[in-house]
Amino acid sequence: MSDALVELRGIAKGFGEGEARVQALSDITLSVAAGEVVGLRGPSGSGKSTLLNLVACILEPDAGLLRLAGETVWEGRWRRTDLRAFRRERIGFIFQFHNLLPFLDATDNVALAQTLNGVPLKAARQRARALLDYLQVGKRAAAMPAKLSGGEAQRVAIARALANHPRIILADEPTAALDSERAGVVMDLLRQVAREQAAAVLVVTHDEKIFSRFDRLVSLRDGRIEAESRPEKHELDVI
Ligand SMILES: Nc1ncnc2c1ncn2[C@@H]1O[C@H](COP(=O)(O)OP(=O)(O)OP(=O)(O)O)[C@@H](O)[C@H]1O
Repeated sequence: MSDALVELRGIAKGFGEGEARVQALSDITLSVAAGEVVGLRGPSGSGKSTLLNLVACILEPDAGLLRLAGETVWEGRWRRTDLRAFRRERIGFIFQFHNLLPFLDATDNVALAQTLNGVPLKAARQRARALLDYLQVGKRAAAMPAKLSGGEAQRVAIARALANHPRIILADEPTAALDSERAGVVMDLLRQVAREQAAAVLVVTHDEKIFSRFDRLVSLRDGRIEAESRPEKHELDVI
């Protein structure tokens, strides 16, 4: 038995028909284990977002096998019918720009993710505050998104992604809008989350200044995995 939380075997995905057809991904085999933080890099158009959206069950593969948290989710067809609930319970998503709702404070942005999942508001707010503390942004619990700095907002967005205890965390360019120091803090928090929550974290990034923070870096080119590397770890990595 593999301990992979994310497992893709021979995954392919194309868009369009006939001459307009684009083969976005071909024969992708990749796994991410509990506790692991994997970076996905590659030139524009190499298939990074498509891959992330397949793992998020937002796009449907054309071929291959997709297993998430030990369950076969797609093989020839969707094996789960309740994809929206599955996504809400198992997957946390972090975007390039925090995408917080502007009319809710930090606490309620994190609480809302839980109330949508059936958690009563009081308990949801309690967990939201604990998560904001955990992400070192507890002091800003009552702040509206417009009053948060970029780094603070991204930490609130991570808290929101963790709200429903997902084992799989997907992030699309989470540090692109941050300076080096804040990007380092966000990456260290993602690593902490991976270790402490035994989560699999998959991050799409162009951001060379954070490459050394990954356990593994997977390079895509023209929809295929071109290379995989293990960046050297620097205990006192100052970026
Ligand atoms: N919905 C779609 N319809 C048609 N073609 C698409 C669609 N989504 C992606 N593609 C194509 O699939 C290929 C891979 O795109 P994708 O967005 O996954 O690349 P990417 O590596 O994430 O690029 P970027 O770094 O610019 O975000 C590209 O050729 C793109 O034009």
